[in-house]
Amino acid sequence: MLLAIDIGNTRIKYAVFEHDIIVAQGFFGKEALEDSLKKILKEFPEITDLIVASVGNVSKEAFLSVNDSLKLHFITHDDSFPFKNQYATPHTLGIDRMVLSAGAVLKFPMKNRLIIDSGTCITYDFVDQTDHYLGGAISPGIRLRYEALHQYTARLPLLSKSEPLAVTGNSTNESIHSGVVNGIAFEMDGFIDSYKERYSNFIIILTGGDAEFLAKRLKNTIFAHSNFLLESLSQTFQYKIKND
Ligand SMILES: Nc1ncnc2c1ncn2[C@@H]1O[C@H](COP(=O)(O)OP(=O)(O)O)[C@@H](O)[C@H]1O
Ligand SMILES: CC(C)(COP(=O)(O)O)[C@@H](O)C(=O)NCCC(=O)O
Ligand SMILES: [K+]
Repeated sequence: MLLAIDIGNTRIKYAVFEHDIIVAQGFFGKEALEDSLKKILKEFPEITDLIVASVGNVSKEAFLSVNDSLKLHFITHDDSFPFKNQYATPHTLGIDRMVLSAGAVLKFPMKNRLIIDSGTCITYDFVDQTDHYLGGAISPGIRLRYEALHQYTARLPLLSKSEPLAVTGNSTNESIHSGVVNGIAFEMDGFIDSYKERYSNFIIILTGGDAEFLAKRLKNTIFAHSNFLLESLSQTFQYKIKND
């Protein structure tokens, strides 16, 4: 059994895989890492391998004391990935974006792929059908936008995400919800339309903590694939085993 762990900037997500199937999954905060790991490993003593992708401020050392009999695979830029990296600064590319791209290549061979991950930040990644990773974009995620509006102004309240009632918000709260949520939907549709001008065919994978909330607001019909990063970690693990 494999335990896959995705350490983002907001929270830690995990999934336990038996072959390709997720048999358990959940999330926890950074402060609960040690306790949560112990609990998961106790519940699933069949786990032999641990694969970790971290862009949050949790390093490999946090896992070293976990369990001697467990094989730890902490993904780094030096691992082999199933795409040719065209990023001008490959060593600054987020490990999560690399894992998502690897998952997209392995799961959808010979396609152009756009991967959108709406977490703390929204990331856009494009891998073409010849498996060249071209890059993408980074913008603030939903929570970050709500918090920034509150943090950097005197009069804007801190709201939690909510479906805007209209494009034309008729109160401060509705204007904020429209600006944040409609703003992100317009942004995503704008990126997608821009790729449509350049590529006649590509698949879109929408994932991350806000994927389901956003998918239904897009003009383009896209299904949220919420576990895509965790599934990509399992695929990356199998790819590593074959290629190491
Ligand atoms: N239980 C939750 N805790 C925190 N964020 C959540 C939760 N459920 C949904 N979200 C949303 O998910 C987003 C974070 O997504 P996630 O993919 O977990 O981020 P990251 O990978 O950057 O840690 C937040 O913007 C928030 O709106
Ligand atoms: C852009 C990110 C902060 C996204 O992190 P997340 O929203 O998943 O927590 C992360 O991928 C990262 O730190 N990237 C490094 C810069 C880059 O990818 O070019
Ligand atoms: K992200």
